[in-house]
Amino acid sequence: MTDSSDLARQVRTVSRLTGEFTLRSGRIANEYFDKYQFEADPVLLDQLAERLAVLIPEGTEVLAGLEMGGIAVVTALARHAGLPTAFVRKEAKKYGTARLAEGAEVAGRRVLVVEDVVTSGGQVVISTGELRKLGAHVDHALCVIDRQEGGTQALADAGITLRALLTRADLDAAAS
Ligand SMILES: O=P(O)(O)OC[C@H]1O[C@H](OP(=O)(O)OP(=O)(O)O)[C@H](O)[C@@H]1O
Ligand SMILES: O=C(O)c1cc(=O)[nH]c(=O)[nH]1
Repeated sequence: MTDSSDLARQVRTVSRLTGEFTLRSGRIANEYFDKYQFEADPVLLDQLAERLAVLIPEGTEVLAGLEMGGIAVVTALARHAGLPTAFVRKEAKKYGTARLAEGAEVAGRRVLVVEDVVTSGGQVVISTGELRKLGAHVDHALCVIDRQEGGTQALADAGITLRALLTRADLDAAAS
């Protein structure tokens, strides 16, 4: 299994951008991790998935990846975990099956929310609320990068424990 400091270095190298970025939360940041760069590299994505699989809480029945960046992560992760997968839209489709959560059934099951990057935690909290309305039992979320900007606390306030493969501190340390 790839060493975690080596993974942090690779993720930082391929995905870290500097400049001025508006984040999903509306915050302005001068550093951005373009998750699509580590998701577009199949070898790196598989190495990340292998390490994420170790962090899956016991008793998890379904992995639920969040649109859009969380979909590639959850698909790679499911190959290591051997668990069914749901693909969670930001909005339910207005036609066809009109589902918000595609794929595996979430109602009545212990669902782990899978995300690429957590900043404020807002998207995970919103999607968890929607999954719970569908009958899912959600008490954990798993992400590749926790930017350590309040996400853990926001999730805790919503009854979700966040597990992160890499923190902002890990990525900063990988620079030296
Ligand atoms: O913790 P938060 O403050 O909510 O921010 C993190 C969210 O923002 C990004 O999504 P984005 O809206 O860029 O969506 P995408 O995955 O569809 O590209 C990221 O993938 C998380 O979903
Ligand atoms: O908060 C965000 O929107 C965000 C931050 C980041 O570093 N990367 C990303 O894809 N989204």
